[in-house]
Amino acid sequence: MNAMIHARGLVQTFTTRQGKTKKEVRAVDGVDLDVADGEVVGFLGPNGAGKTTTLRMLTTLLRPTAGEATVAGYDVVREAREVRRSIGYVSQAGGAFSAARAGDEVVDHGMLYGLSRREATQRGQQLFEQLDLPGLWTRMPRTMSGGQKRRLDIAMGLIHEPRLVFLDEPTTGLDPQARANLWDHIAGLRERRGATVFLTTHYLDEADALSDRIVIIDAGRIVAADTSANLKAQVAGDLVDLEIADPARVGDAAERLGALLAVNGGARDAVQVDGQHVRGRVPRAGGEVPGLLRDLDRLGIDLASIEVQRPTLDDVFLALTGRSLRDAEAEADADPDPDDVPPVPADAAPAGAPR
Ligand SMILES: Nc1ncnc2c1ncn2[C@@H]1O[C@H](COP(=O)(O)OP(=O)(O)OP(=O)(O)O)[C@@H](O)[C@H]1O
Repeated sequence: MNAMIHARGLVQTFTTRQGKTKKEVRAVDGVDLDVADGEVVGFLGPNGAGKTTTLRMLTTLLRPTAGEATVAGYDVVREAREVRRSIGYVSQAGGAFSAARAGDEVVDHGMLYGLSRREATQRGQQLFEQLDLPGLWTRMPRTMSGGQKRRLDIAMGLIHEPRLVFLDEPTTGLDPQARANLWDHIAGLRERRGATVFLTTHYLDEADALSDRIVIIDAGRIVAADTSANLKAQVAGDLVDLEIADPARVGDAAERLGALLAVNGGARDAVQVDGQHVRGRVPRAGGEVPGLLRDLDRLGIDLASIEVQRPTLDDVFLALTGRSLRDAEAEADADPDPDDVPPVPADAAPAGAPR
C-alpha cells in the first residue's frame, strides 16, 4: 500500500517570552509517522502533547523547524500547494462561518478548490445526505446544534473529495449521542469514500472505536504505534481485583494471588493491597480465575466481590509513560504557560482551503 503520510524527525519549537527571558518550547520533538492509503489512524495524547502542532505541520499551516514529511506523496514544504489540494482539514475550532446559509458555504468552499457551481452543489447535497444533515441546506450555521455544525465542518473538509482527511478532535464538546453519531460518519468516510483518515483525540474510547491503528504521543514524542489490540496485549495481563470479606485474611489472599502471578512469569510482589482490595495483573485471567477462586474457597477466604478488567488504552499509556492519561491532562491543565499563544496562526486558512 502507498504511504499517505510519511514523516521523519519532525520538530517544531516555539519561543515564548516570560518578561525578558525567552523560553523555548519543543512542542514536537522528532516525530516519525507512517500512514498507509485507506487507514484510519487515531493520534492520541494528553492536552499539550503536540497533536495539533504535528497536524498543522502535516497540513502545511506550520513549517517544520526540522525534519521532513510527505503527505499524499507531496513534500509539505516544497509542494505545499499540492498537499493542500489533496487533503481535507477539519480544524479544532471548526470553520469560520460567515453569515451565509450552510449550503452556500459548502458550495463556495468547493469553488475555492476549482469546482464549478454545479459540481459543488451536486457534491454538497450528496454530502448533506451522507452526513445526516437533511433539510439544513438553507439553514444559517449559527442556528445549528453542535453536532450539526461539526458535520457541516466535515462536509466543507470533504467537498473536493480529498483522499486524505485530517480531523482535529472531531467530537470535543459534543454530547454522547452526537459523538456516537459522528463516529458512524467518520467510520463511513473510509467505507463509502475510501478515504484515509488521520484524527487527533484525547478520548481513549474514540481512538479505540474508530482507529485501525493508534499512535500515542506524549510531550512531543511518539511513545507507541500499533493496533489497539496489540498495544493492550503489551500490557501484562488483565487486572484482577479481589475484595476480601474479612480484613484479617487480606494477607493470605495477597499471598495466593502473588503465587498465581509468579506461576505466570510475573513478580510475586507485584500484588497491590489497598484496604480490603487485593489486585494484580494476570495474563489470560479468564482461564486462571476459576482455579484461583477454588483455592481461596479451599483456604476459607470469602470474597465480597471480584472484578476482572481487560487492559484499557489508559493502562497502555500508564505502562508507557508512568502516568495515566487523566493525570497527564490534569498536569497540563494545572500548569498553564502564561505566555502560551493559542495555536491559531494569523494566516490560518478556512477548513481545508487551498492557498
Ligand atoms: N504558537 C505557539 N506558541 C507557543 N507555544 C505553543 C504554540 N502552539 C502550541 N504551543 C505549545 O506546544 C505544546 C503542544 O501543543 P499542541 O496544541 O500541539 O498540543 P495538543 O496535543 O494538540 O493539545 P490539545 O489536546 O490540548 O489540543 C503545548 O505545550 C503548547 O502550549
